Amino acid sequence: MTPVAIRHAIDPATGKTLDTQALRDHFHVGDLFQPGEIKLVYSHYDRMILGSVVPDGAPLTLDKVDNTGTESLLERREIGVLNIGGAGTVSAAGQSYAMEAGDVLYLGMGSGAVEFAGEGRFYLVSTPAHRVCPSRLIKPSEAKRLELGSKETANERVIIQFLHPDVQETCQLTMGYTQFLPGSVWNTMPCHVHDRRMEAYLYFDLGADARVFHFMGRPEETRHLVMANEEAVISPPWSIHSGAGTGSYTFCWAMAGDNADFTDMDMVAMEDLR
Ligand SMILES: O=C[C@H](O)[C@@H](O)CC(=O)C(=O)O
Ligand SMILES: [Zn+2]
Repeated sequence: MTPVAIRHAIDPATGKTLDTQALRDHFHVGDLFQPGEIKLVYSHYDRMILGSVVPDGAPLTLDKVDNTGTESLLERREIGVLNIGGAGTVSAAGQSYAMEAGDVLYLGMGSGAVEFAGEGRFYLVSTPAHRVCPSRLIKPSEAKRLELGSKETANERVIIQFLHPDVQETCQLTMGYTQFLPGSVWNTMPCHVHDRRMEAYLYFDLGADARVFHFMGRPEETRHLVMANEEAVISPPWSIHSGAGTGSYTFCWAMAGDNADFTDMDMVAMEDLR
């Protein structure tokens, strides 16, 4: 049985009282991508589980976990898997999927045990599901691309949508990643909130000495978390989620909640940010 670290849901009034360490304890997820280990974190925001699997020479199997009270993690859940490492294989329900870096795999409810093998570094996001949607390996060329920002505002980027209603049907999970054009370092600015959905970000492809200053909090009460490579952050539904890197990076976003409408965002006016 794979252990899962719990993160409770924090309300905005409590959120603004937290100091740096307490903010990190609640929202920052470090220590992922340990060789030979499955690492999982269970957030009580929409019961999203996120984590990593790094097979490192021997296959690793994700099946029964603490905290879900089911025989298998995917008994009443769906999962998205992003490979940020070398070539690897993910197998479930009698199917084997060869995953290269940048590929996203969707496994529907009831997929059973999932085996991870090869040189992959796998990032996982799982949310409760209520029906079976077909499992599918999605290549970047099959994903939907949304170009945003400009060079002048240092936020020129491509949002690559994999688990999105136009690409792959899911129960509630949406997932993809955002890549930058050279010189652009700002993600999700101008920023937004969406009380209907929580979100998690995984920052990756950062240099060892590079950091992303990730901004969170109510728009009128912002805080920041300093993120290193391959660290994740849980974004409450009431929080902005935006970041600026000291160097280049990519980040994976995933959401769960009342709808899967990517455009359902409440944009925050610059003059309202504090
Ligand atoms: O609700 C959508 C999410 O916050 C992200 O997809 C935003 C993002 O990737 C970006 O603007 O760079
Ligand atoms: Zn968002």
